[in-house]
Amino acid sequence: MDTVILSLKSYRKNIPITVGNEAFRRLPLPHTFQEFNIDPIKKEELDNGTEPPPYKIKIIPTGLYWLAALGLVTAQMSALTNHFADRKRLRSLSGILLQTQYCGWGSRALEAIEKDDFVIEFVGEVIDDETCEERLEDMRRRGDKNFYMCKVKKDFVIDATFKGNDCRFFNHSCEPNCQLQKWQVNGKTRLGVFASKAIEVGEPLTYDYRFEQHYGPEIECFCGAQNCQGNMSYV
Ligand SMILES: C[S@@+](CC[C@H](N)C(=O)[O-])C[C@H]1O[C@@H](n2cnc3c(N)ncnc32)[C@H](O)[C@@H]1O
Repeated sequence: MDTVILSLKSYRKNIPITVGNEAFRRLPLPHTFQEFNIDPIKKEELDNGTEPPPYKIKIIPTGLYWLAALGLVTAQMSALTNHFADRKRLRSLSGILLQTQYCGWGSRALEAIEKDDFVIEFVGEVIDDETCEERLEDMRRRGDKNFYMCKVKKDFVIDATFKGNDCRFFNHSCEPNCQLQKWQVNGKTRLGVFASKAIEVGEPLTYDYRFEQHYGPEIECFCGAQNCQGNMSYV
C-alpha cells in the first residue's frame, strides 16, 4: 500500500487528511511537482520525444465548492492561513468560477497548451484491488462524492485520494481537451495526460474518464458538452 508510483521520494507526511469535511480535507494537498519532490516524465523517456512543458496548470475552486471552501476558510481562517502560506497555495483560492458548477474543484490552464503537449502525469499511491475495495467502502461509508482512483491493470490501481498532484483535479468531460494515455517508461506503466487539442489560457482541463476505469458510483455527468453521455461510468 505504501508503494507510490514513480519516484515519489519524500512525500510530506504531515498532511492533515483526517479532517472530517471532504472539501476541507482536499485543500491542503501538495500541488506541484516541486512540493511533491517527484521527477516528472523526462523527454528522453518518452518514445516520441515530446518535450514536457513547464508547469502549466492551476487549481481553481468551482461553483458551489468555491462557496463551500470560502465558508470553511472563514471558519478556519487562522489554521488555513498558516497552512496555505506554508505551501504557497493561497493563489488557489482566488480562481475564477467555472461554468461546471456541479463538478467540484477543477484545473485550468495557466498558459496556452499546444495539441499533443504533455500536460501532467496522473500520480498517486499504487494499491492493489483489495485495498482499493476497502478504500471505496470507506469512502461510501463517509459519503464521499469525489473519487480519485484509476485502474491501470489488475492489482494496479493509482489512487490519488490522499497522495496526488494537480491531475486529481481534472474533471471528466464527454468533450475533453485532454486525453489520458498509458505509457511504458523504463519498464513501468505510467499515465500521462496529453492535450488532445489546442488549449487556451484559463480553459478547464478535462479528459474522458471512460478511457480507464475510474472507480466510484455511477455519477451523473455535468460536463455540459452537447454530446454528454449523461454519466461518467466506464463502458
Ligand atoms: C478526479 S476527481 C476531480 C476533482 C473533483 N472535482 C474535486 O472537486 O476534487 C473526480 C470527481 O469529480 C467529480 N466530477 C468530475 N467530473 C465531473 C462531471 N463531468 N460531472 C459531475 N461530477 C464530476 C465527481 O465527483 C468525480 O468523482
